[in-house]
Amino acid sequence: MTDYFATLSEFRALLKAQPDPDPQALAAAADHNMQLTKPPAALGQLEDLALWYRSWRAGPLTAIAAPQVIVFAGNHGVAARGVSAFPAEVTAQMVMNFEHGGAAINQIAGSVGAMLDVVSIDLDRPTDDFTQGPAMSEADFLTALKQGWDAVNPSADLLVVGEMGIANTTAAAALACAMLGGEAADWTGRGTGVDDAGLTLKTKVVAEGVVLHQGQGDGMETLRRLGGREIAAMAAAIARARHLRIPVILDGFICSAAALALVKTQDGALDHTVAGHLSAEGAHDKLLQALGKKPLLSLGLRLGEASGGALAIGILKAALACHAGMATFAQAGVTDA
Ligand SMILES: Cc1cc2ncn([C@H]3O[C@H](COP(=O)(O)O)[C@@H](O)[C@H]3O)c2cc1C
Ligand SMILES: O=C(O)c1cccnc1
Repeated sequence: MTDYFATLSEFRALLKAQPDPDPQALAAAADHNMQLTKPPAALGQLEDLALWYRSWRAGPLTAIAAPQVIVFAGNHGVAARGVSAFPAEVTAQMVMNFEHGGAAINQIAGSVGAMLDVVSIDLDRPTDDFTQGPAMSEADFLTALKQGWDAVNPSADLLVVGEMGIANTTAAAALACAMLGGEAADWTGRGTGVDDAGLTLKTKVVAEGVVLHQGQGDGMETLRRLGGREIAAMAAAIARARHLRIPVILDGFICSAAALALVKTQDGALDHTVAGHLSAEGAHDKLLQALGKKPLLSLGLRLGEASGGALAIGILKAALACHAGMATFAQAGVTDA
C-alpha cells in the first residue's frame, strides 16, 4: 500500500485503501474486558471506548502514553466580508500565543499530558472569497492536504486535530450546508460572537457560497471550494492517522466539517474517530448526528483550537488505564458472578 500522494486522485485512492479495525484484537479486548474486577458493563461507555481503541491499535495491552494534538492555522478570504466578530490578523496573533504557551489549548493539552504541535499554512495568503469562486486552487488545496498528512507523528498513540482561522465557522457552515442540505440559517452560528446583524450577513454569505459551489463534486471537491487550508489539513491528518492506525478524537464544529468532507468522499472514513465534545456553536449537534457520532463531553465550549477534543483525551486515557491496568477476577481473588 502506497502511503503518499502527489495528486488529488492519489489522495482519494489512499482514502479507499485505508486499513480496517482488527477483529482479532477486538475479540481479545472484549474477552479481557469480561474478566476485569467489576460487574459487567459497569464502566459504561469507557468499556466501549477501550474496545474501539484496541481494535485499531492491536498489540500489547498498554495505557495511552503519547497523545498528539495538532492545531492547524489558516486565513480566509471570506473574512473580508465581515463575518467574524474579530479581525483576520488575530489568526497569526493567536499562533504566536500558541507558540508562547498562552492559549487555552496549551493549558488543556498540558493538563492531559499531550504534545502540542502548531502548523501555520500560508497565513500571508488568505484563501479566495468562496462567494466569488473556489476558496483554493487545486495546487493550494493539495499543499494544505500534504501539510496535514505530514504533521501526524507516527509514534503518537492518539490524535486530536483542531484549528485557528478567523472566519472559519463561516466556511464550516457552508461545507455542512453544501454536503448535508437544508438552509444556510440551519448551519450558521455566531462563531466568535457576531451580533444579530452580523449573523444575518454571515448567513447570507454562507448561502451565496453554497449556491455557487453545491453539487460540484465529492466531499474533497467541496472542501477545496468552500473550506480553508487549516480545514483541509485537518481532514488529511485524520486520514493519515487512519493509515497509521492511530485513533482520533474529533474537536468541535469546524473539525467536524473537515471530517464530513472525508466521509462524504469515502464511506467509513471516520470509523477510527470519536466525537470529543458537543460545541455550543449552533449546528454542531446536527452535524454530529449526520456523522453518526455521540459526543463524549458537553461543556458549553465554543472555542475550537482542538480544546474540546483535547479535554476528551483524559476520558480515553482513563478508559485504557482501566482496560490495561485493572486486575482480573482470577488475579485479584475476587469471586465472579
Ligand atoms: C482570540 C481568539 C482565539 C480563538 N481561538 C479559537 N478561535 C476560534 O474562532 C475562530 C472562528 O470564529 P469566527 O468564524 O467567528 O471567526 C477560529 O479561529 C476558531 O478557532 C478563536 C477566536 C479568537 C478571536
Ligand atoms: O466548535 C468549534 O469548533 C468552534 C466554535 C466557535 C468558534 N470556533 C470554533
